[in-house]
Amino acid sequence: MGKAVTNKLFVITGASGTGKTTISHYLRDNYGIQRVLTHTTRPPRPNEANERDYYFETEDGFQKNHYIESVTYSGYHYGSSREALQKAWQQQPFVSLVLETKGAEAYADVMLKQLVVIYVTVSDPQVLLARLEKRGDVPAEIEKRLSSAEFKRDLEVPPALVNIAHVIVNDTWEQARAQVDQLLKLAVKSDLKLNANK
Ligand SMILES: Nc1nc2c(ncn2[C@@H]2O[C@H](COP(=O)(O)OP(=O)(O)O)[C@@H](O)[C@H]2O)c(=O)[nH]1
Ligand SMILES: Nc1ncnc2c1ncn2[C@@H]1O[C@H](COP(=O)(O)OP(=O)(O)O)[C@@H](O)[C@H]1O
Repeated sequence: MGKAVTNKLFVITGASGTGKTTISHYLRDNYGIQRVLTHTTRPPRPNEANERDYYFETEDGFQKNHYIESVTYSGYHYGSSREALQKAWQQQPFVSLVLETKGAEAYADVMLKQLVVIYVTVSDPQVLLARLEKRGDVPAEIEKRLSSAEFKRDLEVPPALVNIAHVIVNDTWEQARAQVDQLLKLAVKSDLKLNANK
């Protein structure tokens, strides 16, 4: 007899404003899948709180943690720690992590079997500006973000994830939610299968 359920990590990736955080909230509220918090040196947005949305760090504080992977995105550092993931898995078997695409690739390298990778996109990237404005991001930060090389790169599924990622098109929330529900049905089914012989 093994554990009742295999630990799974839902990695949600894609460009800024496509709806990664919205999907992570949906997984939390409808499936009880909590998001593993990551660390960043980016200043909090008006509606964000420390230890709820991120661990907001100074440059020095950021360097003190131990990361599975860390990146620079639009001028700020971001990193996800092994401790946070292990702690989350101790509390529940299914957890999520919101990452830019380099981070998602790094996780695919080290724990592919435990991953469900969700790549979020929109048919027309022009809508992202309005979404970031509506979210309340500071205009100068939006400008910096949309012109960053990382943002442009993340508008396409990275080649390394093409055969791994489940693509969710979030043109409307209704459409995105239906795709997420379908994916969750499959993930739970395959998990039951994985555990059938334990
Ligand atoms: N690789 C990696 N990416 C992260 C981490 N934490 C957040 N990110 C990603 O960094 C990017 C910038 O995040 P953020 O400033 O919150 O902007 P957002 O994309 O507009 O929500 C997003 O793609 C996040 O998913 C992390 O620990 N590692
Ligand atoms: N289908 C949608 N239609 C309109 N606005 C959306 C949709 N999905 C998400 N949003 C909004 O767009 C903004 C960016 O979404 P968010 O989940 O924060 O993106 P990300 O985490 O990928 O940067 C938020 O204000 C969110 O409420």
